Amino acid sequence: MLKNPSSKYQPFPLINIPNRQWPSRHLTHAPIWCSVDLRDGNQALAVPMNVSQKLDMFDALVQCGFKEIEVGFPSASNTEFQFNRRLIEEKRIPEDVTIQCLVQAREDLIEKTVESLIGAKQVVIHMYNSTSPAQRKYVFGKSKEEIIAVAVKGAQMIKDRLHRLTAGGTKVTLQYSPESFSATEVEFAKEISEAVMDVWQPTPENKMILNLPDTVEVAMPNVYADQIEWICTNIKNRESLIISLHTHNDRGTGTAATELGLLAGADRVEGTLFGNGERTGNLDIVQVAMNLYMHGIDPKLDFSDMSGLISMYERTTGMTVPPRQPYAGELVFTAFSGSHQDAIKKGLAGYEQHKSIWDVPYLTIDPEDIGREYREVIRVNSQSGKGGVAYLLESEFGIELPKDMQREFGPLANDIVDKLGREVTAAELKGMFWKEYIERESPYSLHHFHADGVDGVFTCRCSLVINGKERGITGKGNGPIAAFAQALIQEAGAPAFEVATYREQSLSSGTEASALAYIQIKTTSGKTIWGAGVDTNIELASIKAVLSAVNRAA
Ligand SMILES: CC(=O)SCCNC(=O)CCNC(=O)[C@H](O)C(C)(C)COP(=O)(O)OP(=O)(O)OC[C@H]1O[C@@H](n2cnc3c(N)ncnc32)[C@H](O)[C@@H]1OP(=O)(O)O
Ligand SMILES: CC(C)C(=O)C(=O)O
Ligand SMILES: [Mg+2]
Repeated sequence: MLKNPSSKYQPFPLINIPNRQWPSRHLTHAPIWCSVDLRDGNQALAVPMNVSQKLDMFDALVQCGFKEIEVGFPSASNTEFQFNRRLIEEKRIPEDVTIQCLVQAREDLIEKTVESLIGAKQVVIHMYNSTSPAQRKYVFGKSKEEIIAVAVKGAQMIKDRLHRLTAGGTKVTLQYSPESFSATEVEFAKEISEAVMDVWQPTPENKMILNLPDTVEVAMPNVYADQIEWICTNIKNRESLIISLHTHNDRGTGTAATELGLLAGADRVEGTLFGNGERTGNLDIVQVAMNLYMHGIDPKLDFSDMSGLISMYERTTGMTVPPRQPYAGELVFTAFSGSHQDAIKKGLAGYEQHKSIWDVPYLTIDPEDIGREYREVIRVNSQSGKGGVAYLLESEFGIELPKDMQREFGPLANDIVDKLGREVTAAELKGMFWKEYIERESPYSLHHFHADGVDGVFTCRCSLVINGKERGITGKGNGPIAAFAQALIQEAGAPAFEVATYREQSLSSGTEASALAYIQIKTTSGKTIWGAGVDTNIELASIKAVLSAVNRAA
């Protein structure tokens, strides 16, 4: 049993904002995106990516439309340093893409970082130092003033080396992160950020990025939004800053914190594909971008080949995308349960007709938009209903069961699937349908059938095998089906029945076209039973359907 937590943990203090604005705003456009897959995502892997894996991912990120990519921590290792050199020397960075590198406020590391970036067209140098009370106390053993001094000294060390890059024509943007911002007193976060601004002297024409990380989620997302709004409102020279969000997911609310942070006034978002990153991960950028998309806002990122992106991600990171990951997971567009399948089937049919605003129940977006197929939407197990069964038979094999026949076959299929205790494929469902209707040959099976009509009166002659013995029978009626029904009842001993419903459809399989006929018969006791028959000849298909129903009734 969990112990009473009240003596060990405490709630996070609220931020005092008397007139907060973010709750009544809404999002209208995409933020500036920065992928940190190759740095924050990479540093969280048991086996960090090698250079060729990083190149593979870099190309994919560019393909998605990222214009800012944090490519690494070049002072951390030779691999990280060499990755920058390959990107730059092999001219792999598109003209409109800026690479970003992270560094601590330490001279040797800054030196190495600058060296790794020589020759690039445009870069962001991202310096951080941690500011929260716990970090100040345990990690650095420093007072607030001393922590500010670390940041200021680091900012100056970077400034002093800028000419090494700018002399070669590199455009440099500077970024500062008071790491652990969300656990830091807002007043102190403002003070240290302004101290860095004093060194870097940003202007509206030459802005710096102030990244405000939710390094470890410590509070609810509304608190993070308050922190962001507080900084946006109170920091000096706001117009010279690009306010950036960098959330993690420790409390499972990275996406919510980012969205509320954007409402609170931020301009930019850092995150990773599918949320790879330290501990529970970084913000999943796919989620925030697709959340904008589902509200009709162009996210300015292209996730139209989600499966391709997942393969790249799994290949380069060794991680997997969980099946219920929003938008990307294998099961997010899948319905097993009957009522959902029924609603989706009807919703898709309705959408096909109006083709305007997406309003299909249970599907947040059209799976086709991200390259997913409708065939994965409806899958059948014991929780499924007739709608799902009918959808699969129709979408995979073109078998359009009459609505009333769905009511009969649905429960029969459900019973078999329940006994199997697993999901079944469309082919298995077709097999069940064939066994139940098409392949019914007992007690009657048809050997030969012929019908002629004179003046609207049809005479049929056929041979049946009845309980193993061949027998010829004849009958008359106003059509071949009626004539056959009479022959069955009067000469073959079938119980009296009448044909209640008849439907036919063509069915193509491969090059061979055939007909599928559905017949519903009604017995004298009022019971209705369906039968189905397949043949290249439509008349024979309907005769077989009658026999299928009579056999099922027997
Ligand atoms: C929230 C984040 O994701 S921050 C990014 C974290 N990413 C990484 O750490 C991945 C790459 N890091 C590395 O490869 C290594 O840690 C290096 C190369 C940066 C540094 O390596 P080392 O100096 O050997 O070791 P280490 O990381 O333990 O250094 C800790 C020292 O740096 C200090 N330090 C930590 N962060 C900072 C900072 N941002 N600015 C200045 N000093 C810092 C610590 O106080 C500590 O000082 P101490 O030795 O006086 O106690
Ligand atoms: C270095 C910073 C931005 C970081 O990754 C974090 O605080 O989570
Ligand atoms: Mg981080």
